Amino acid sequence: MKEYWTSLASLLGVLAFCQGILQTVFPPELRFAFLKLFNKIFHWFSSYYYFDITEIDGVNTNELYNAVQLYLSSTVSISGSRLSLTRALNSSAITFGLSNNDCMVDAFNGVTVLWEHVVTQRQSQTFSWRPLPEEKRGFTLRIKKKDKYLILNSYLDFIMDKANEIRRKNQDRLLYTNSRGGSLDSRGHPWESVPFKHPSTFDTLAMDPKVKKEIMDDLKDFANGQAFYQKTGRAWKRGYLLYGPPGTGKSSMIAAMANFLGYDIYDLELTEVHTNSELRKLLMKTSSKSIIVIEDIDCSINLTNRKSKGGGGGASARTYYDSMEMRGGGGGVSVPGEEGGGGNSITLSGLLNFTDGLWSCCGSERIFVFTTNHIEKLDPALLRSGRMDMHIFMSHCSFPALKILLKNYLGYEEGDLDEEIGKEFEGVLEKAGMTPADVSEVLIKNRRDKGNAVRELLEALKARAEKNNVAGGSREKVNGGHDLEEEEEEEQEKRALESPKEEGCDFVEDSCKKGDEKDPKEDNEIIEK
Ligand SMILES: Nc1ncnc2c1ncn2[C@@H]1O[C@H](COP(=O)(O)OP(=O)(O)OP(=O)(O)O)[C@@H](O)[C@H]1O
Ligand SMILES: [Mg+2]
Repeated sequence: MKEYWTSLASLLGVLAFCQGILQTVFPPELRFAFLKLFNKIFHWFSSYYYFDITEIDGVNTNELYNAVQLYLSSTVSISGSRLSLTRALNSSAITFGLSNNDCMVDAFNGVTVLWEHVVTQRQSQTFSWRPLPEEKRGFTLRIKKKDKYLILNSYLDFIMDKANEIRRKNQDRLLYTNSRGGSLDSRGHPWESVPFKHPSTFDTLAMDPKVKKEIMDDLKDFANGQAFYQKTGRAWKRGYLLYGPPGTGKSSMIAAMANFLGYDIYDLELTEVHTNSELRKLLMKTSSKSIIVIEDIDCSINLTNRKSKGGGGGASARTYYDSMEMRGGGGGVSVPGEEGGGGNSITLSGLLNFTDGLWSCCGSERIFVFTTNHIEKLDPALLRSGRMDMHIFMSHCSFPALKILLKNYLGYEEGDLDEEIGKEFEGVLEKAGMTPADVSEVLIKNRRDKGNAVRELLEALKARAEKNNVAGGSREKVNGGHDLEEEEEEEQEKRALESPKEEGCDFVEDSCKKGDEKDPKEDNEIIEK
């Protein structure tokens, strides 16, 4: 042991001596060239390649460094000896990663690589427009020379993808709104955002399980469908139209979709948008992996103002749509004297371009969701194939949906419900036409006493069915005997709350009484376009 230390000391002495000679005898340029040569010789004989990924590349933050850090945080096990913990802004998760100057081994496609996190003190503050951190950080990747061409590019791509995925999972999703009208914030953004914390999931959503599964599969296919959309030359986007009476879970479904895919939501308030170009700008400022929502679309399109621009019956399709002014509260700003709205207001054409036109594909992986209480009021142009890919009917509470609510609110498992009571529920649910929102109200109120909750609900359903039955003879009914008047009242209340000065909705009521309604189906249903 003693000999080992003596030989090490003498080796260091020789090296220091050589360095001293180098420093005194040779000028700096020559010394630099010598070191470069030494490095080259060393690498010539080494069987590894080394790649440095520094935190700051010149003055810009190196995206790859952040990605590697995140990626390694997902592969490092908590049992490691020393780990660094971080919690990013707007994140609810803590990530852990390699501590300073620690190493770890990773494997990709059967190839083993070594990562080292190198942290050194920055010598002196070099001139920079922005202050640089005191420490120089970077990762060094060591790959066997023979493996470099085998994996390097695909490995780095894999790391970038993985990091994006982790970032999305860790980060709280955001709910954006354009309530500021057309004005921009200090960073030139038209959207305002808040953390999105809606607890609705597909598990909590009460609807026909078969339809639910179909929707979930469709969403999964969409999210994993980059190659498919590329191959078929389609823009990577999908449209869903959710329709049905108030309180059947349309908004809850949107939240469940966002939670399922981990997407942000852009809640587009059409009444705050004044022109088509403003609409386009809003679209351009949305990010990919997002759901763009227009709620109550029937309330934003004024069908009563529908006229063919230019008077001639032969107006082009575009001009025809352009003449359909979109409005609501303080909605479309019409050019004086130009009835029907000219280029100074939002048109149906503008909306169709928003979802369907060339602009709709700036960015990718986006879902459009429109909701309405009255599908029959929507312009057929909006319903045509390719616009809204799936039409999903959100129905009154059916028996399968009730079982989900009983499970979620009272903890009833399959088979817990008495068979007789089950049959009674089945018999009365359709006639009662209560929404999941109504049913959950009764369950919440009585949730401390399961038995009582079920009894109360049954009574409420029977009373509602009876009421519908009595009213059935004297009043026009649609929706298979459901209390239309109550639904309309509910809708009007909603609209009054949403926009007290809104006049654009009058037509809904009018046309609702026209009697052109079709009989909506009882259960949830999907129509794929
Ligand atoms: N299908 C459902 N599954 C679970 N809960 C539901 C469902 N439908 C409604 N609810 C409950 O009722 C409340 C209102 O539902 P939601 O806002 O999703 O209805 P909506 O269809 O969007 O109504 P509106 O047409 O008035 O916008 C929700 O908070 C939710 O708790
Ligand atoms: Mg809603």
